[in-house]
Amino acid sequence: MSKSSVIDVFLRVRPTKNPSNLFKLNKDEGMAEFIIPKNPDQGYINNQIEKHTFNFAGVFPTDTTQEEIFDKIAKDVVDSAIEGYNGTIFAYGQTGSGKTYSMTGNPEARSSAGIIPRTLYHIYDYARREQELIIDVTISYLEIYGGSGYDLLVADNRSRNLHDLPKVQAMATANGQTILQGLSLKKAQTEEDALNLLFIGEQNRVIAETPKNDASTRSHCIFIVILECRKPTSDVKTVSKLCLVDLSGSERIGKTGVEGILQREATGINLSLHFLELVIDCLNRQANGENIHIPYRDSLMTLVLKDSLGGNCKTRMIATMSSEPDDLPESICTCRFAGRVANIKNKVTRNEAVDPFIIIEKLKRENQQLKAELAMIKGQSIKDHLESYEIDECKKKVDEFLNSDDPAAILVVNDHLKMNECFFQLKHMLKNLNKKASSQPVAQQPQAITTNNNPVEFQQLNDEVLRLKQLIIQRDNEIMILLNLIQKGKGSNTNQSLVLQGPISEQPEIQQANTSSILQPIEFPKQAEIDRQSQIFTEKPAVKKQNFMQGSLDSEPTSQITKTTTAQFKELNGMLSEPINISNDQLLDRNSALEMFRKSYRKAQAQEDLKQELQEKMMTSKELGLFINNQRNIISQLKDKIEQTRKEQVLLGLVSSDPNQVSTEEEKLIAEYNKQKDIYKQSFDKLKQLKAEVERMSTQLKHSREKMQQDFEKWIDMMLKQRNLNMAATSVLSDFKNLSQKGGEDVNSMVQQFYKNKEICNQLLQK
Ligand SMILES: Nc1ncnc2c1ncn2[C@@H]1O[C@H](COP(=O)(O)OP(=O)(O)OP(=O)(O)O)[C@@H](O)[C@H]1O
Repeated sequence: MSKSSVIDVFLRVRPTKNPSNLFKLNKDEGMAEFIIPKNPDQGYINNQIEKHTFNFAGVFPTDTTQEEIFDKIAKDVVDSAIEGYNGTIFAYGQTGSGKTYSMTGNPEARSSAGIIPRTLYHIYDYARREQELIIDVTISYLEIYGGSGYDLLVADNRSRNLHDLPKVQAMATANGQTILQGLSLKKAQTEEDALNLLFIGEQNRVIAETPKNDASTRSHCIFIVILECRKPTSDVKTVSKLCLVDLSGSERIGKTGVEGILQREATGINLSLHFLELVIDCLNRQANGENIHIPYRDSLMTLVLKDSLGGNCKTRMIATMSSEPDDLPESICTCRFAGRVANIKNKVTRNEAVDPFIIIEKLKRENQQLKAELAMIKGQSIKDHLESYEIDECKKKVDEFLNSDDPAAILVVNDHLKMNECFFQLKHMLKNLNKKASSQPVAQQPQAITTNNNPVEFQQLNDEVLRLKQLIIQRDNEIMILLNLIQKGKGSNTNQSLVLQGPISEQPEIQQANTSSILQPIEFPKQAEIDRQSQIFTEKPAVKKQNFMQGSLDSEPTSQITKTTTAQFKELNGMLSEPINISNDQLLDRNSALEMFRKSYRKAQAQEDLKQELQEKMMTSKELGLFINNQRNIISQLKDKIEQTRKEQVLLGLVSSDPNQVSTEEEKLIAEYNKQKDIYKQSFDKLKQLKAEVERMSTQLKHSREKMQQDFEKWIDMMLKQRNLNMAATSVLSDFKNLSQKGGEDVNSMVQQFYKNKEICNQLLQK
């Protein structure tokens, strides 16, 4: 049965050095309040204030622990997933507001582990506690960047670029489902396996660079856990999907419309987030009664989250924000978006299915049992001899039977070999008795039951044989039908694909904005020329007196402004090992500009070295992981062998069943077992240490990339200003030239033009 559910939205505020007093959180009422002066020039104490209030399912102040976040937001979604309901938790907020911290945190340190690792601990804890439930866990990890999907669970982490990772594509199946082709599905039998997969994915996220070196900010990551749960005796299993989503930074989307977004592809604007906003807006309008198409197919991101938004899924959103004064406008946008998400309604249904594999197994077992019964009735046997302990059992049964005082006592055995053995024992006893009595004829060994001379009983047995034969044929047919069904299922799904619900068409193509340049190669301002010309101009009082335009050349001489920018330019150039010779076209293509900047960036080599070292450490940890797995197998084999040896030796009477008495052979095995266990423990500790190191280096690499990105932003901003200044200055110079050539003619209009250009220069430089 399905039930309707809204998306619960929570707000988490990250700690900051300088929290604004214009923002308040009311934890008891789940409310966030922003008090923003309409006109800050009039001071904060005036009537011109705007109050923005937002309500949430829960708000979490800066001191909230990761444990509390999991308990209040995620735990019941995970519990529902174990019961068979789909679940999604996604984090949304501006860059640096704590999305990744909330979703992933630091999985190596339990206290700062985020929702994803805690989800894994919780699932395996549950499985350990509830022995009556079999839980199969399968994991996928998808990264979406620039509208394309990439598989993060590739074990070979030598991938240097994001594009080296296997691509994931959404495909429609004949029955209208969506499959994510190329996304690996990895079984995780233990908590350690699952955490290791998270680790591999995280490292691929860090190592594989995006073209603009800004993956953490502009890519979306979806950690998918598929749970198949069933009771050991049941044919029915539940299959649910948990999507744990770390969205890209939201800030740019709030500031631009679609047009702006398409135009600013060069600035790396994230269209997927825009399409997500669009889907949410449409769902809102639908919730208000509008009959509207929901554009899920416009992006891979919305396709993957189709079930989570307006579909069959229990969904939670964590809006993350910072209360730094500069971040408040973005934080308000985040809260507004959260409000729109909270209106969306989902329909949640338990995903139950009959598992054909379980039925086949059950039928096979039943069939075997029937065959055994049939064989017994026919006097045949699958086995041709009894084990010695079975003969002993028969002897014991015959003794019990003969010695029983109960006249209704019967001799019960479950196959004809044992029955024969019992008869044989009886015959043997009888012979002995006869020998003792030395007179009685020897009794015939009883015949197999099929030679019974009673015609009624014989007929009954024949009927039973026929019935069982028919039952076997029927079971065989059922098995064939189910096998065919499975084969068909396999044909429409590749093994390596994740099946989503709902129909789709093809993989959407995201429109790329045209970034070709119409500008000429850049020339830096001819400073001396401008100074000289402006001097000539100010020496002409007659013209100056006319005062055609506002703004004064004397109060803010162009030369001074240009000097300031040149000084900043020099400072930025200090970051570079050599000057960058860049054309206008290259400057306007951010990818090429970043590539050139990276080549000359002083710290790039250190970053490269760090990455190299990180990759090596990761390879070592991968090898160590394989070694540890192997070690685990060796230990478990040794354990089995010790148990087996013990059993054999007790049976052979070489040792007593007293566990304190150990044979030399056992002693050797135990010593080997302890040795292998020590090696395992040492390797495990080493791997833990290595993982912590990898974690630390990853963070360092992430920070150094962020720093490079910031330096690049400053540098390109300065270069673009220089370019614009140069264009404006060139125009001023040509006006001066015209002015001096034409003398008195059209002087007024020329001066007007000059002031106009000068104004543009000032505006540009003040930005
Ligand atoms: N609640 C918090 N408590 C402590 N530290 C936090 C918290 N939230 C964020 N941080 C820290 O702030 C920094 C930025 O956080 P994080 O990387 O999670 O931001 P983000 O929103 O994921 O940014 P991006 O969009 O760039 O990926 C990190 O160093 C993180 O450890």
